[in-house]
Amino acid sequence: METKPPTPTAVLVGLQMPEVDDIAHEASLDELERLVKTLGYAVVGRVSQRRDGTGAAAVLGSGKLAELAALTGGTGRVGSMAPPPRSKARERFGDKAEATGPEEAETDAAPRPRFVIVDHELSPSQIRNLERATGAEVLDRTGVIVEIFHRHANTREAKLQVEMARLKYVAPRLRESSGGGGRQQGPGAGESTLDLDRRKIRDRLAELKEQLEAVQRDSDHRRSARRDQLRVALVGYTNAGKSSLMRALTGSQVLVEDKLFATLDTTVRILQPETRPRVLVSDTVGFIKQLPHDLVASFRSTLTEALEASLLLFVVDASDPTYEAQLEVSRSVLREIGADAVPSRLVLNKMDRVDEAGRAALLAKHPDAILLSAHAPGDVSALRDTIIAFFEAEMVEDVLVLPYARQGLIGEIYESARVLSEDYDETGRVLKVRGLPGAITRLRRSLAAT
Ligand SMILES: Nc1nc2c(ncn2[C@@H]2O[C@H](COP(=O)(O)OP(=O)(O)OP(=O)(O)O)[C@@H](O)[C@H]2O)c(=O)[nH]1
Ligand SMILES: [Mg+2]
Repeated sequence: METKPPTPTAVLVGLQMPEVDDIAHEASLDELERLVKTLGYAVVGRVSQRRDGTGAAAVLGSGKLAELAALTGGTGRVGSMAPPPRSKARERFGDKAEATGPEEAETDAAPRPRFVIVDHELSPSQIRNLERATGAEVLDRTGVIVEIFHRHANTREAKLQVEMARLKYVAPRLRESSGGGGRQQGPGAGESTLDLDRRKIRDRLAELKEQLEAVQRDSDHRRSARRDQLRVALVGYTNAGKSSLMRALTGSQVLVEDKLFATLDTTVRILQPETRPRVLVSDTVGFIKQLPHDLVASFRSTLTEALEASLLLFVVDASDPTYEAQLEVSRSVLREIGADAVPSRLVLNKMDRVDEAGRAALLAKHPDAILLSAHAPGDVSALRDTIIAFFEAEMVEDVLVLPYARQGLIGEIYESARVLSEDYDETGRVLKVRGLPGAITRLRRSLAAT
């Protein structure tokens, strides 16, 4: 008979810096808890401490460290050189009354939390110290995010990008594997397993970089074919409702989930009902605070989609009390990739969860924002009108003459512009068109080419 493996459990650790208020601190731990749940772990406790910085050797002060170790069954001391302990004897360490869940204190078999997850980026030595003191496996926020991206990546490009980010995260955190004596026999003797592992990682990174460049040349090609088209990109914090809006606007079946980082790949679909010229809508990867730098870099190409859009819709979960901080995170990531020059509109989503007073406050603060719910068809259709109006304002009118010998281009003209009228004279078809200036320039170029 098959039994399901027990859900791994984790304790969260948060450091509250002087400039962070209680609400923001709790919200950050709530978010970490959602991230950890996305990984499939159950959170059984939280340990928080006010600190002036994140640099302490074992992250927490000695009292708090003992409190944490009592939960996880560690010694609470960093000093021991022993590998992270996981023995039954250690698991009995500490006062049972302090155990997190009541069920833990009751049965002997109840496992101690296997993971300690810290809401900050830690140095490799901090991770090591904390593992020694707690006897648990230690992950930091970055490690959790990298792992989620790793599990959710679907397309070849996303997989390559995530593997690169993951190796870059893992490499400095490698330590001598225990039991092997740290020395490699045979070829490469004299090189420690650690050096060997690091060399392997470097080689693999070089290989990945090459593969990624090939894939990206391909997608650059596809993207340039979409140049001068009417493109709008949905960007914003994870779980804000980008994919829900994408579905509603384009009738497509993109994944919508109440999970952080449900979407890792950019998808492009046509705005429905279709317009002339048609509008392309892109759904993109969500942002999160402290998005690991390597992941930002590796998603640059995915986000190029956003960079090349004519309009960015900044989607925000307006029902989230920390929505402003989330908006700021999204803005700063987009600044980092150079997308802050693209015209944008603020879309305050999930208004169905906001009461009248909240609505008035939001409007007072963001008078230009579009307030809506992705679940309300009327709201979505109004958003569609706003998108169309934006492009209308950008479009210009012009007259193109299509010589009789070049009739093959008619399809391209209809695709990239709206044909207002058609006449015939001795030179050819005379078309009055309306489209984006870039598209009309490109059409003129095609017509001029022989
Ligand atoms: N109440 C309410 N829930 C919404 C609304 N829009 C989206 N949601 C819910 O919010 C959750 C996240 O929605 P998604 O569309 O997957 O969010 P996303 O921005 O694509 O998230 P990532 O892909 O993880 O970055 C889902 O459970 C949606 O059903 C809304 O207007 N109102
Ligand atoms: Mg999504």
